[in-house]
Amino acid sequence: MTVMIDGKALADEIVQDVAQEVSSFKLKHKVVPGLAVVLVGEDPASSVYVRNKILRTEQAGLQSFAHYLPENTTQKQLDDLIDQLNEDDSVHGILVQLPLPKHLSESRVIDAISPAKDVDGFHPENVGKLVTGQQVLVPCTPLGCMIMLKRHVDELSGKHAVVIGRSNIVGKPIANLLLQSHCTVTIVHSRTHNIESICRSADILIAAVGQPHLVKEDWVKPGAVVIDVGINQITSDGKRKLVGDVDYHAVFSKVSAITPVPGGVGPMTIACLIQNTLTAAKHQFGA
Ligand SMILES: Nc1nc(=O)c2c([nH]1)NC[C@@H]1CN(c3ccc(C(=O)N[C@@H](CCC(=O)O)C(=O)O)cc3)C=[N+]21
Repeated sequence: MTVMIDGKALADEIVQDVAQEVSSFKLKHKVVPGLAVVLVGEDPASSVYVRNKILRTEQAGLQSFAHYLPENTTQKQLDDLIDQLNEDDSVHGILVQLPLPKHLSESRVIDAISPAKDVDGFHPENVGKLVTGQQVLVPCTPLGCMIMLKRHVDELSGKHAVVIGRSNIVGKPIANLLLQSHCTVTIVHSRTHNIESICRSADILIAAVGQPHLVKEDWVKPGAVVIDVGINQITSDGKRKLVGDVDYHAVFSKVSAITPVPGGVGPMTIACLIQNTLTAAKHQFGA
């Protein structure tokens, strides 16, 4: 029987656990851990994400600071806000929603965030720590994927994990985390030859490319565990809906476990952001 990996339920558990820890953190330090989220412009997909995030922040008992900036914000204004948040003792985590409008530099913003407050784990210092196995703040989506995998795979060691996609925010960090868990890791991407047959050899398949239903039934090995990171808006029968990078229904009966979209990686990403905010706050208090 195939297991549907319920990211929503697992995210609920994580947020509850964080909420308990936040209560004791407050008693111990007389401080509420705070998360600042910066949104530039009005991307409709981002607003859904931010709405979910604020709900979860409240559930966990964290303080939330939302900064909504107009599309025409200048680099200088954004830099100044980051400086201010870096200095602010009530802010323990900073997340700048990506992608930014084209006239703003993402790398400059990522570099400007204090590594100690970088709850996305995107700062080069944190990336370096991740690669060398000294990580504290791990990118949220990869962290969520690993938590789900560890629940559903008895022994990661020695398994062949194939990651489809090589982005800095998902593909590369997941590959590093899988390697730390002693998987044999292959990253495939748009220039890869024989992508299907490589995917077919995967015990663990992670799809993170943003192409609706790219992964078909004949791309997966029977009994594989599939993690679908894709969140793609499509129109089907005149209705807008969210689908993953995996053709869920075609693949379902062939695999041993699979994450749905929605309700899989998405909610776990937010739960991990909440967890990272607590982790960042603890570290700032020397724990
Ligand atoms: N600095 C930064 N960090 C991020 O982590 C980041 C970002 N920028 N930019 C955008 C992406 C995307 N992302 C999502 C998180 C949760 C859902 C989520 O909760 N999805 C629900 C569905 C929500 C719906 O109904 O549309 C689900 O999959 O069940 C979606 C997308 C975080 N991102």
